[in-house]
Order: sequence, then C-alpha cells, then structure tokens
Amino acid sequence: MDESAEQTPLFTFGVIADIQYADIDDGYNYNQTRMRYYRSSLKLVRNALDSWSESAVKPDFILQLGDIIDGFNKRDGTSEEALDTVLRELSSGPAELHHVWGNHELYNFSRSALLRSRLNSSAVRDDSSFGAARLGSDVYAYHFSPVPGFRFVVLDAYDVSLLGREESSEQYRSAMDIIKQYNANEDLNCPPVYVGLQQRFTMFNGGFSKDQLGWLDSVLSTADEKQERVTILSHLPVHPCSTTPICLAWNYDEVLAVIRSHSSVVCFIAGHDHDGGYCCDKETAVHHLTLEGVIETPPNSNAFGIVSVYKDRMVLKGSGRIMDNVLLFP
Ligand SMILES: Nc1ncnc2c1ncn2[C@@H]1O[C@H](COP(=O)(O)OP(=O)(O)O)[C@@H](O)[C@H]1O
Repeated sequence: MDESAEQTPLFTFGVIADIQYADIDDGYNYNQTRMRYYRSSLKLVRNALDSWSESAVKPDFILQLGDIIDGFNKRDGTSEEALDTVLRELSSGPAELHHVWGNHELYNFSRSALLRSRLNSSAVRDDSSFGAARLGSDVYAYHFSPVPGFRFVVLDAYDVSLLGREESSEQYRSAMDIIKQYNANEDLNCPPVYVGLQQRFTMFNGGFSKDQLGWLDSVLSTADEKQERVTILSHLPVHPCSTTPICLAWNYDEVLAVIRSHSSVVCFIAGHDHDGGYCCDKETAVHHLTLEGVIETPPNSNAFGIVSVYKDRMVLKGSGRIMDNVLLFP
C-alpha cells in the first residue's frame, strides 16, 4: 500500500483551472474542435467546492490557475457580474484563494483594475525574513509559505504581452517587437506556423520580463538556502513536454533555465492548455503539471483536484478529467 495513504498530510490544497464562466450558450473554440460549456462551468465550480468541503482533510488554500471568466463577458458588458458570480461561489468555500492571471483576465480588465481587484491575492500571510513577498510595480508575482519548509510562487505570464498593456507604453512596443520577429500574420492570434515550438508566438500568450526572472531567481536562492520545497504557479506552461506548443510561454526556455539552476523547486503547475499535460523534467526531476480546463469539461464530468503534501511527495487526487498523480520530490 502507498505509504502516504496511512499518514496525515502536512497540508493540502485544491486546484482548478480555466473556469472561463460566462452566462452564454455553449459554443466551440476557435478551431471548432472542442465544445465550451460556459454556464456549466459554474456548476463544476460548485462540484469542486462540495468535494473540497466534504474531504476528510479540508484544503488549506485553493489555487485558481487563471482564466476565471471568459473574454466574451467583455463583449457583453458582463465582466463585473460574471466575476462576482464566480468569486461568490469560490469565496463560500473552505479555504483562502490564490488567483493566477491568464489571458481572459486581461481581456476583461486592465492590469491596474486587476491589481485593485479581488483577483489580486498577493496580500497574504508571509514571513518577513524573506524580503518583499510581491515583486512590485505592476507585475503580479508573489510568494507565500503556507507551512514552514514549503513555498509557493505565483508568476505573471503576461508581464511581457500585448494584453493588458497600453498601446502607447514601452512594454507594449517591446512585446510587439518580440512577437513580430516570429509571427508575420496580420491577425497575431493566428499562430505563425502549423507545427513546432514557434507556434507559441501568438497574442493570447506572453512571457516573463528580465525583472521578473531576476526576482524569481532571488526568491529561489533564498528558498535553496532554507532548503524549502517550492511549487511555482503560472497560467502558461513552460515545459514543452507538459503542453501543446501553442500554449507555451514565449520565453519558456528562460524560465526553465532559472528553475534548473535551483535545488528548491519541486513542481510547476499551469493551466491554459485545456487538454492538460504532465511531464517530469529529465534534467531535474521537477514535475510540470498542466491542469485540464473546466471550460471544456462536459457537464457530467469534472476538472478539479486536491493535493496532499507529505515530507517526500505531493499526492494529487483528481476528479473527472484530472488524473491522480504521485509527485515524488526530486
Ligand atoms: N488560430 C487562431 N487564429 C486566429 N485567432 C485565434 C486562433 N485561435 C484563437 N484565436 C483567438 O484568440 C483569442 C483567444 O483564444 P481562446 O481560444 O479564447 O483562448 P483560450 O484557450 O485561452 O480560451 C480568441 O479571441 C480567439 O478567437
């Protein structure tokens, strides 16, 4: 029998990704290959909450991996209402929430509005010995330690992006320079090629600035010294084996290089690719987990999980489309 089954976990947390709620009829994705269940996504959130509340060991916190409401809300003028609806449900749950931002957050709200909103969960408990918990400026990146010896780092995968940046800004211009190097299409949401990693250079993706990478590097250095186990969260995946290339972060390779230079990282959790994915990095044995998205999950199924953390592993108990997984620490 799995040894961890007999032990009490050190802590547990819930995971859910790409809820993309909108009060509109079901419809297909852009390529007409997958059905999206916009209203039913709220029911699947309720299923997750019921399960987390009823679980023998209730989660200490919930990780919402981004795209909490769909971009169609912006078109319909229902962004605030839709956000209220989902957050009302999630806030009624058993644990504090940590929100990651995805492209749909930026379709609905400006970066400054997001920083002032309930989707900014950076003001959470942390130990001051670690320096500032948040990166600062208008980048949404922070870290927290739920239990001594463990740390979670929330990254902003749209720090370098055409989304959420004023067209007149330097950041917008430099993101445009990057995408134009690889994508010659008039519609920058259309991938530049049909196969290969270059597909990632679309407007619905983004990347991490030098400032953010430097900040991550220093957070991980301190975590290495303290021999902590770090889990990194981002809307966009950064390992090519954990996702379809069309969903990868623009500068995934730079994030991987930072992760690979630190001993503290044990896991990287992302959303965005609604089909999900998983791989264990060959070089470091760090787990790269991409969660199946709620929005493309049929109403009779589910897409959420609960993770129990032990001293040597994390055990993911998935529901519906999310598979169980045992993530041994490297
Ligand atoms: N192949 C494509 N060509 C042009 N536009 C696209 C393509 N794929 C997606 N889009 C557009 O990009 C935006 C984001 O796509 P969407 O599928 O909603 O992203 P997500 O997977 O995050 O839900 C939408 O406006 C969508 O219409």
